[in-house]
Amino acid sequence: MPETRVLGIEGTAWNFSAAVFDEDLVCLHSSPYVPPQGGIHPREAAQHHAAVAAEVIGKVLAEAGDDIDGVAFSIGPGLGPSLRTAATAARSLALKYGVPLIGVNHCVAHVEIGRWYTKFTDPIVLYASGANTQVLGFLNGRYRIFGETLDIGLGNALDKFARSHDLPHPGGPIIEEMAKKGSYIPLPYTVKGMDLAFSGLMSAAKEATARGESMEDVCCSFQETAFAMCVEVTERALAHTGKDEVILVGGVGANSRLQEMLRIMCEERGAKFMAPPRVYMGDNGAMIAYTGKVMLEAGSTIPIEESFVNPGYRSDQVEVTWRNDAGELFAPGQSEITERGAEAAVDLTDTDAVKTRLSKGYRVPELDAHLIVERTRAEARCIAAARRGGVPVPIIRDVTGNAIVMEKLDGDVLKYIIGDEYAYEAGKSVGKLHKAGIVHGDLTTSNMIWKGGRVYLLDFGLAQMTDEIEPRGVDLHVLFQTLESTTSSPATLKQAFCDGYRSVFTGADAVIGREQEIELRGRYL
Ligand SMILES: C[C@@H](O)[C@H](NC(=O)OP(=O)(O)OC[C@H]1O[C@@H](n2cnc3c(N)ncnc32)[C@H](O)[C@@H]1O)C(=O)O
Ligand SMILES: [Fe+2]
Repeated sequence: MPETRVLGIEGTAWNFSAAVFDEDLVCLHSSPYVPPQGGIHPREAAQHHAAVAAEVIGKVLAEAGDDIDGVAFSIGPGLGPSLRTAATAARSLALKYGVPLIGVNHCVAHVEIGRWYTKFTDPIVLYASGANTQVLGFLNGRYRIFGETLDIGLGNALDKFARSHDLPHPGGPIIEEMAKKGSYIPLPYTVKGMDLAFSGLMSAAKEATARGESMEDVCCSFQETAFAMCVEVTERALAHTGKDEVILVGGVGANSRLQEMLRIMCEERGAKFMAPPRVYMGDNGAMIAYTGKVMLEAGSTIPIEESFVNPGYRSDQVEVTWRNDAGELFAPGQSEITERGAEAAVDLTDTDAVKTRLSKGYRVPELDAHLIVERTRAEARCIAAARRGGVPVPIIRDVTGNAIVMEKLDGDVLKYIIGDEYAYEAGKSVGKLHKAGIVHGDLTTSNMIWKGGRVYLLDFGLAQMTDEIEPRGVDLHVLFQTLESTTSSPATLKQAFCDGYRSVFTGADAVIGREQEIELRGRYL
């Protein structure tokens, strides 16, 4: 069968770009919109796209020839006016050539061009661009989002900071240059569970220059802090899934320090890392043409009358018809037992369990030391608070800078003995924990031990003190997912757990209700 040839059109934001892809990239042409001042103005970007569309597409078709089998375009996410301009061009070309139209998710296209270039089959993906920052991995027909920004994209944070100092758009590459001459000063580091936030960091960076810190130092610290946050979540996703490949995509992926940090993290864990070259990192037509081609081959086309753009289209909403692997949660030969923790190592003696937080070579030493000490202390504080709240937890014998020495619990890991009685007791322990103002952050049956008629809770590495319902709902959701995937009777176990949970905690119903909402949202946690 001859190779399918697809014309791809990208125009979600700053770049109007078109390409033809068959077995390889045939040609690619782009016309970037450069705002005269300030950031990207959606309507002006769309006007720019409309003005250059004929020329850019004309050049591509002149070079590649017009024997194409389909026309692909970015259907979302992106800026509404820009999306509509590119979509209009795509529709008219599909009609003109009498070929199918393919509506490509822009985020998934960043991922797919990365997979195409690196030849990695089942990687964890750090996708860092202007509007988006996500850690993704493939599981059962979809790209799951393991963690993402809760506020703005990393690129936008960099661009906005640069703009506040009258630097031209895009700020990311300028910050990269300035950062090379700077040294690290502390800025706020925000990882919440598996998610990230950048707007606090951006404000703190502005405040730092306002109080007289040098631009070079602040740029350096902005990068060191934000990138370490991204790499941390990427490493957690690796540990969680057992996958062993990492790729970096999206405009911010062009940054050589970010690439270096990911490379170091992967080397330390024995994973493979690759980043595609710059042309495939930022927005480009090749990623749309390539993804359009594999979608067309899988039969994923869209009728013209249904081809509305979707500015809020999420990567985890895409039905991935073109991958026929399931995506691994654990690579062959690996199991949860051999899972290498991302954060800490536990050594057992006859009587003690010593949990030592690991130093990370990708972080600047000062940030590394700070996070290790802070988190060790916070974990010890949560364990102590849980104990005061009557939750069965190990006794803490000692806390040093990077280690917690705890009582070793001789009991049965709940995962191996799970049954209704144990689930009920687990519900009581978690209920008491939540009542005491603590959220665990990583509740699985591997972190629970049955001893003396009670369920002990272990591993408070991601725990936090909070009164919010949402993270409590997430706690339950994570546990229920473990029950779903590791037991044959999750429904009765969940019921028993909830009975125990309600018996000790008056706020139980609100949390159980929230867990059901979280399940419906369908995001992978
Ligand atoms: C929805 C879509 O329109 C959007 N695309 C987008 O944001 O363009 P992209 O080309 O993937 O990324 C642009 C961002 O990438 C940053 N960037 C480019 N080179 C950089 C560098 N060397 N260091 C840091 N940031 C860089 C820019 O500052 C800008 O914020 C997205 O993927 O979220
Ligand atoms: Fe993009």
